[in-house]
Amino acid sequence: MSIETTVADAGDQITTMPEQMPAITVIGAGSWGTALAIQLARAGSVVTLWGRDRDLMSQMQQQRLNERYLPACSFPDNLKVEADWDRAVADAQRILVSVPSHAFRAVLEQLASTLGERVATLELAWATKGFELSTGLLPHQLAHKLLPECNNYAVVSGPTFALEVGAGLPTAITVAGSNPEWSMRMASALRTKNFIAYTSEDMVGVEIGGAVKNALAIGAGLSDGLGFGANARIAMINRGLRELSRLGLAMGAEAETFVGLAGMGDLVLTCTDDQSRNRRMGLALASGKSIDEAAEEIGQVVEGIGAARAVYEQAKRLNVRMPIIEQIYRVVVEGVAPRDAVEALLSRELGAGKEHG
Ligand SMILES: NC(=O)C1=CN([C@@H]2O[C@H](COP(=O)(O)OP(=O)(O)OC[C@H]3O[C@@H](n4cnc5c(N)ncnc54)[C@H](OP(=O)(O)O)[C@@H]3O)[C@@H](O)[C@H]2O)C=CC1
Ligand SMILES: O=C(CO)COP(=O)(O)O
Repeated sequence: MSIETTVADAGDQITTMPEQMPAITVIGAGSWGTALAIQLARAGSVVTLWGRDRDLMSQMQQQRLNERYLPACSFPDNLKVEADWDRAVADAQRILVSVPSHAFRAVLEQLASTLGERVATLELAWATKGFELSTGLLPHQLAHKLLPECNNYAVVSGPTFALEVGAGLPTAITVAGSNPEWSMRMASALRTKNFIAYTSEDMVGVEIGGAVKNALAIGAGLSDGLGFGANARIAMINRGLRELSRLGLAMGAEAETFVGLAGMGDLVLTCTDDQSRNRRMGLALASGKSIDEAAEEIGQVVEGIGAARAVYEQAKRLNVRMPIIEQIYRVVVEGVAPRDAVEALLSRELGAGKEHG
């Protein structure tokens, strides 16, 4: 049974200043790592934001904002910018990793090598959404494999666009972990008047929600880009949720997670708003652009391309029926024309059978 305990009942009612939180290092200075670092600093932590691009980090330090990834959001004074890995990590007790899924393994390996025995007491969280392509592992499975001595893992996920979090707009998020105390501490570290953090113990469900919705958002972009309309979009979202839940249940997730923030919440957000890079990838493909052209135009990570392949392969391995994912896979991996794939999906694949089968 997962606990989705509210840490802040109603963000708007919290009026006291947050108490000083322990220091935390955020690894990955893209749009989401930067927004999370700003949010943690706002909530009272002393934050070190590490990024691998020394020039960008030095520019960030001078300007006190991330012009490349999140230009509209300035840094609170208690957010420190750091380009030196050892200085950022060597003494850190709490680390939040926010790099794309293709970089997650490398970062964990580097952490293991830098921290050595200190891994046992590390409090580790991540905000990465996606499967590792080569192995099909979810982030928490990789963490268990690469940092087995660490007892404090948590994934931070949910419907959260970086730009809105950076701007301080109201947001709700889920922190899922196998150690409820660490999840609660991580949730508290994020909490402010406008930022609600819930906890859950269902890491599998929360991570599957975050990974699969990225691929489905490409599908929603394809359908909208081809002009199929609002009815088709919601059919895709609703049946997509069914597919996501089927895969999740087959992998041991809890059903209720899929109607929560990291399930339906993130899926609807990403499929319906053009802030989503995955949705924009679908729109661009529908307009005739190639994946490379669209990726260059978007200029940030589009996790759904890899996720379409990883989810398709995982579904095959587990014998889970995922017709929407299959058509998205056909477009982004096999190069099938978007119109052929979406028409096949809407007329044939989703065209018959029991709704709740
Ligand atoms: N943006 C959002 O609104 C949200 C994103 N997420 C998830 O957060 C994760 C990160 O995405 P996001 O920040 O948006 O992506 P961006 O494309 O905005 O930034 C990616 C960042 O990761 C860095 N990076 C890439 N490879 C490595 C590596 N090997 N080692 C260290 N740093 C690396 C990039 O550095 P460089 O600039 O040098 O390439 C860049 O700073 C993704 O899994 C995404 O799905 C989750 C919720 C919301
Ligand atoms: O994960 C996200 C929102 O929750 C960001 O979505 P995109 O990666 O599609 O921009």
